[in-house]
Amino acid sequence: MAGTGVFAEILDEDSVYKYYSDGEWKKCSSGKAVAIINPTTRKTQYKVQACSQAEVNKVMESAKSAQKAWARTPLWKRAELLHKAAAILKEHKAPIAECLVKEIAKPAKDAVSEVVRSGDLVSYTAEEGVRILGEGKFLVSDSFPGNERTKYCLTSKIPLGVILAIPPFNYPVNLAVSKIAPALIAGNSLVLKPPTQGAVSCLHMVQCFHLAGFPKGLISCVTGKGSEIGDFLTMHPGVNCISFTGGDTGIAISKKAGMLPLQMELGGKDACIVLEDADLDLVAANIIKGGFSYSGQRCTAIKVVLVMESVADALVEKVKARVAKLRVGPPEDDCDITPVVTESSANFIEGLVMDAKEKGATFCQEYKREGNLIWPLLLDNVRPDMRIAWEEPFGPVLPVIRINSVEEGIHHCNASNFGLQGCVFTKDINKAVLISDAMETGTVQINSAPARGPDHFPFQGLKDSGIGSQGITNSINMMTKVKTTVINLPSPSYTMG
Ligand SMILES: NC(=O)C1=CN([C@@H]2O[C@H](COP(=O)(O)OP(=O)(O)OC[C@H]3O[C@@H](n4cnc5c(N)ncnc54)[C@H](OP(=O)(O)O)[C@@H]3O)[C@@H](O)[C@H]2O)C=CC1
Ligand SMILES: O=C(O)[C@H](O)COP(=O)(O)O
Repeated sequence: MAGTGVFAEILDEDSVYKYYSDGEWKKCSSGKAVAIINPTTRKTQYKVQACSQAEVNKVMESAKSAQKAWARTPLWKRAELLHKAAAILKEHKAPIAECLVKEIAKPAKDAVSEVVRSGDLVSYTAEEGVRILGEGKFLVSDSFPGNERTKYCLTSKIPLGVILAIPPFNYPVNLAVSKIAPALIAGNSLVLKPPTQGAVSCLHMVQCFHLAGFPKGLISCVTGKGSEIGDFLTMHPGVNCISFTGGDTGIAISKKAGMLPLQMELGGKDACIVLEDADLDLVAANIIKGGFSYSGQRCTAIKVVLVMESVADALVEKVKARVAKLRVGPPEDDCDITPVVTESSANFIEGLVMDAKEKGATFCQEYKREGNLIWPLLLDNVRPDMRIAWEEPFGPVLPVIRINSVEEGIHHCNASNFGLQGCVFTKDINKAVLISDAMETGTVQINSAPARGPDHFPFQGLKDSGIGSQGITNSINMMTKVKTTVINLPSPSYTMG
C-alpha cells in the first residue's frame, strides 16, 4: 500500500506527502498542499507539499555541499549504492505501481513494468558508469607538427555539480531514474522536481534511494506545481545542468536557462510510413501497440500513419479490427485504453477530433468520451489542413494520411516541427535504410513501432523534439565535463613508447 510500511515516514499526519531534503522527509513551511487528481475518479487522490523558494534555496545549498564529498567517493561505492537502490525499488514495485495507477491511470501491468524497468536502468547505469568513467584519455604532444614529446596530456570526465531533473507525468519513475542514476554515477548531486501527476510515485521512488543509504543532501525532491515553482528552479544559480522531459515547456525553459548544459526530450509527431510491399498484419499490430499503448500518451507513440494509397483500404480494415478488440476502462482492470491524465488533456484531444470532423476526416469509429476516458479512434483520409495532421494529441486518436509516393511521406514527416522518432514498414531493407537516412528524426525504427527502450539505446529528439541525447551512456557522458591536466617535461621523454 502506498504510504505504508517502509513508506509510512513520507506521509504526514494530515495525509500530505512530504518533500525530501537533507536526507529527511519534511513538511513545507507554507502549509500549502497541491492536490493530485485521480484521472479515473476525477477526485483528489493524494496531496503533496507546495515547496517555497526558501526551501528550494536550502535544497540547492545542501546539494552543492553534498556533491563535493560525493565527487570524491570511489566509483565502485557509487555503483554499490545504486545497485542497492535498484534492488529496493524492485522489491517495492507493488506500492509504487499502485501510485502510478492512481495518479496517471497507467494500466496496472504497465505500472509494474515501469518500476521493474527503472530498477534495471539504475543497475545498468551503475555498471556502465564504472566502465566509462573509469577510463580517461592520454595524449602526447609530438603527434602535432612542431612539437617534441615534452607534454603528457591526461583527460578525464568530471561531474558538472548539481543536476536539476524534471520528468513528465507519463513515466514519472522511469524518466526520473533515467536522469538520477546517470547524474549520481557521474559524481553529481541531484534535485528532482517531479510532475504533479506522478509526484507520489516519484516520492516513493526517492524513499528507495533514501533506504539505500545515499549521503544526506545528495538527492532532494521538491514538490509543487511547475507553473509555480518551476521557473525559480530552472533559473536558480545553484543549478549546473537541467535534464528535462516533457512538452513545449522545455522550449520555454531552454530560453530562460543560463549558460549551462541542457538535456531535453520533448514532444513528438512520430510518423509511420507504410510502403506497398509491407506486411500489413505486422503493420497493423505495430500501429495498435505504437499508437494506442498507454492511450497514446507516449512521446514515441505513432502520431500519424502515412500509407501508400494502394494498400490503405486493406491496412485500415486490419487496424479497425484490432481497435475493436481493445479493452477500454479503468487502469486497475488492466484495460488497454484508460483515462487520459487530466481533463484539460482530454479537452485538447477532443478539440483536435472536432477540427478533423469539421474538415471532413473519415471516422472509423464513433467518437466517444466519458470524463477523461476517450475511446480509441482511427481517423482516415486526414488531410494536411487538419490540426491533427501536425499536432500531438497525446491521446488515443490516430490520423491516417494516404500518400501516392514515398517522397510524399518523407516530406510530411520532415515538414513537422518535431523530429523525435519515426518508423517505416517495407520488405526492402535497402529502401528502408534510404528512407531512414531521409527522415529528419533522432531515431527511425525499421519494421517496428517507435520506442525509447531498451534504455541503453541512444535516444534523442531533433528540432523541437529535444536537445542532446539520452540513453544510459549518453546521459552519463552529458552529465560530465572534460578536465585536462598537462604534465610538462624538461626534455622529451619516450617512456610511453
Ligand atoms: N517528450 C515526452 O516524453 C513527453 C512529452 N509530453 C508533452 O507535453 C505535453 C504536456 O504534458 P506534461 O507532462 O504536462 O508536460 P509539461 O511539459 O507541462 O510538464 C513536464 C514537467 O515539467 C514541469 N513543469 C511545468 N512547468 C514548468 C516550468 N515553468 N518550469 C519547470 N518545470 C515545469 C511539470 O511539472 P507539473 O506537472 O507540476 O506542471 C512536469 O514535471 C503532453 O501533452 C505532450 O505533448 C508530455 C510528457 C512526456
Ligand atoms: O517520454 C516518453 O513518452 C517515453 O520516452 C516513451 O518511452 P517508451 O517508448 O519506452 O514508451
